Amino acid sequence: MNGKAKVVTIIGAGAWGTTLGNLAFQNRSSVYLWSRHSGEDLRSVVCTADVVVSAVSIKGVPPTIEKLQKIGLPEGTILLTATKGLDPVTTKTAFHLWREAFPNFPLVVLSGPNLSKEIDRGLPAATVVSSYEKTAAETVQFLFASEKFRVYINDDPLGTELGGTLKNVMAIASGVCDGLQLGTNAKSALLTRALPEMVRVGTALGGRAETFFGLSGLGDLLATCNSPLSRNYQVGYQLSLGLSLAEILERLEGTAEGVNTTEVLIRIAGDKNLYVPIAVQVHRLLQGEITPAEAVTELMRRDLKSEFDR
Ligand SMILES: NC(=O)C1=CN([C@@H]2O[C@H](COP(=O)(O)OP(=O)(O)OC[C@H]3O[C@@H](n4cnc5c(N)ncnc54)[C@H](OP(=O)(O)O)[C@@H]3O)[C@@H](O)[C@H]2O)C=CC1
Ligand SMILES: O=C(CO)COP(=O)(O)O
Repeated sequence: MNGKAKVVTIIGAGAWGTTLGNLAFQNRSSVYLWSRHSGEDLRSVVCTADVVVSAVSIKGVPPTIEKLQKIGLPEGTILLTATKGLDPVTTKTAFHLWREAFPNFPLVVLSGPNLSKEIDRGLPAATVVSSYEKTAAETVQFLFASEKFRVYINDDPLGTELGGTLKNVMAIASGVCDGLQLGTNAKSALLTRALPEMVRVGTALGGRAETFFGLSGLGDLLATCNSPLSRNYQVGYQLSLGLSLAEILERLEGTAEGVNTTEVLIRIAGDKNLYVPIAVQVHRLLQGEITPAEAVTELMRRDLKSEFDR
């Protein structure tokens, strides 16, 4: 299948699924946006699709996979995952879960600095689609690309996905930094140190270092850590104002994947002996073990070291 795909089924009618559906629709694809609450038969909308997009949050990925395995997809259906999270049971990314479940299907990851509300307003943005199957990546590239949405491809799906996943932890830290009004120097230091922390974890999990310096790594880090539109940033910001995590999540519009990702990341870092000082403080903060101000102090009083160690 070359050029623009004709039939796209999006699973998950949350903020991101809806935005992706609009982008494909504007490119003249037939789009079915499926939600658990729609009452529509999933089989009927996936079996006719050229591309099936999973835009559910990470907790929705295992049940979605299970449903599709029971249905059985037509051979050659392209699977696209747009989730940015880590499975709390297996610690795996969505790409891993989809790959294991559908080893013979072309699988593509979409990830980048993509705050859905900005894209909905027609503001320009860029993203990355990544796959080991180049033709599938190109199909998805043409499916979503427009004058308003520039789509790059690469062949490091894990690195691409992990950039978008790990930056959510940093976005919580960044919200704290801004909420406490720590200033531009502190913010710059935080983001600059966040990137090697992401690279350390991302490469240990199979991503390529260079990918983290692209749109899906540094690009998404900058977008999410600087925007009040980011739900993860909002979590950090509101923690710094003294609200409890429970209060924040109750009022939050949509999913902040970084809360779960932090917890899973701390487990992975423990197992693999990875140095993740920012994530450790975000974790302690989310657990209610320390205050935002104490988290900053803990980061600042660590042993002095060489800039490019570990
Ligand atoms: N919003 C954004 O700007 C961006 C979000 N993302 C990522 O996309 C993913 C979805 O985010 P977003 O749409 O914003 O989140 P929302 O909170 O707006 O929506 C949650 C989505 O997850 C699905 N979901 C939740 N729990 C389950 C479950 N148990 N079983 C099946 N489906 C479930 C919902 O499905 P249903 O519709 O059936 O209720 C819905 O589509 C996240 O991983 C996020 O990090 C990536 C880039 C940008
Ligand atoms: O991933 C995103 C932007 O690229 C969306 O960020 P939030 O999930 O923090 O809103």
